[in-house]
Amino acid sequence: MELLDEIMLLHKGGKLETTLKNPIRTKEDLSKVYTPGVAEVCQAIAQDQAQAYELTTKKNTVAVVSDGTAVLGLGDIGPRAAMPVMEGKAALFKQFANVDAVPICLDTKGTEEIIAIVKALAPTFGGINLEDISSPRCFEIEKRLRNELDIPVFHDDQHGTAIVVLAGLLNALKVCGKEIKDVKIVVNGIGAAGISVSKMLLHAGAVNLIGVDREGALNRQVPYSRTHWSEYARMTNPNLETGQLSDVIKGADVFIGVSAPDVLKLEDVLNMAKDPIVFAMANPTPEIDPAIAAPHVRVMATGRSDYPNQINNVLCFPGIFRGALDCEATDINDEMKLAAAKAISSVIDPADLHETYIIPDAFDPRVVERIRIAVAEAAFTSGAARKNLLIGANS
Ligand SMILES: NC(=O)c1ccc[n+]([C@@H]2O[C@H](COP(=O)([O-])OP(=O)(O)OC[C@H]3O[C@@H](n4cnc5c(N)ncnc54)[C@H](O)[C@@H]3O)[C@@H](O)[C@H]2O)c1
Ligand SMILES: O=C(O)C[C@H](O)C(=O)O
Ligand SMILES: [Mg+2]
Repeated sequence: MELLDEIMLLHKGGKLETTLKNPIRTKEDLSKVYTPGVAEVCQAIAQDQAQAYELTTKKNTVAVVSDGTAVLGLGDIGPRAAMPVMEGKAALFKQFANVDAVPICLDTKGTEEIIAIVKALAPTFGGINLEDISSPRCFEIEKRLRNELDIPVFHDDQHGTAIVVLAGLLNALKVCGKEIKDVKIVVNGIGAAGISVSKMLLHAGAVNLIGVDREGALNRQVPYSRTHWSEYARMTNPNLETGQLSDVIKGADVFIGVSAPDVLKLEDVLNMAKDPIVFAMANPTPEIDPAIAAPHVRVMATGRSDYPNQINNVLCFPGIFRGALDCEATDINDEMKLAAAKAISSVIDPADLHETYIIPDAFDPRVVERIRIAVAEAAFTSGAARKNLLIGANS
């Protein structure tokens, strides 16, 4: 009860406010930061649009945009109720990477309307972080915005999650002495996070990966009305396994949950291969209580900060946008995402790797800096950077 009161108190009036870089104390100050002085600045930008990066907050500001339809694992709770999470994301952007972020919750679920609104907002921002927008609409929204805007658009629940999962899994496999190409991986919850996580793991060399949603294992022999599931089934489940989670989990080396609370049973864990790895990442309540699973697995991770091994996209989004903003990137592409994953896993010295230390702490200052450098470098070599961060020259 006391903790709940404390949490509510921390949210009174919201978690953010605007502060000024320069005080406005006199009429002279006023004439410089506002009219008439500001008009010169506006005209400089009107003549050269690139000056917006130098003379406005665009350079360091990201929009955190949600429609409130897949908020954590709470589901479609609407734009007002989504706001504390979006404010929280903005707070984390500032705390960890000194990125200024504006939470924006939209009162529409229309794909076209969301695309149009974000496009219209884009001139203000150096990047767009889409958050907690449910699948499948999130795929079309992100794809169209990436194509149609000249600033990075990144759906955090898809790619931030995938990047952190890959980073954690590479290290967890090292702890267990297993290789990604040999292991059986079950991904539960084939929504925004599940699809992106699966694609990233396949890209990193996974072969035997099976996706499970409410109706059971996805299998290419079944026709799905959701086209993204048909596409997913074609890429996965090479042995055409069928049945529910409790069937396909048998013999699995890795369980990755991005679905709903308490869907993985202790019996399922006991049926996994030797030295199992369980990433139960549904928020705020994981797929299995870590207190129940941990004694029976080799590596246990959740999305929460109150257990060891927090596999949460907070390890990625601040650093990836820091890198993208610093090189004035036009996109966050696959090369940048892979670079971010490797940067996160590299923070842990192989000698320090341990069952309860497969992923760095969000507070480890090396995380953002390593991601920033790796991402800016990958942006430059892949042609997505307007500026070469490393030598400060224009590309
Ligand atoms: N730890 C992290 O960093 C992180 C990041 C992203 C998402 N998540 C969590 O993952 C979950 C999904 O998020 P999302 O953005 O992909 O949402 P989403 O709505 O796009 O997808 C959720 C999917 O899970 C499926 N699902 C629901 N209940 C299920 C069940 N009992 N068994 C199997 N599948 C089930 C749904 O049908 C849907 O396909 C949420 O709990 C979210 O908090 C965690
Ligand atoms: O918000 C988080 O803690 C992670 C993730 O973005 C989620 O939706 O659960
Ligand atoms: Mg989210």
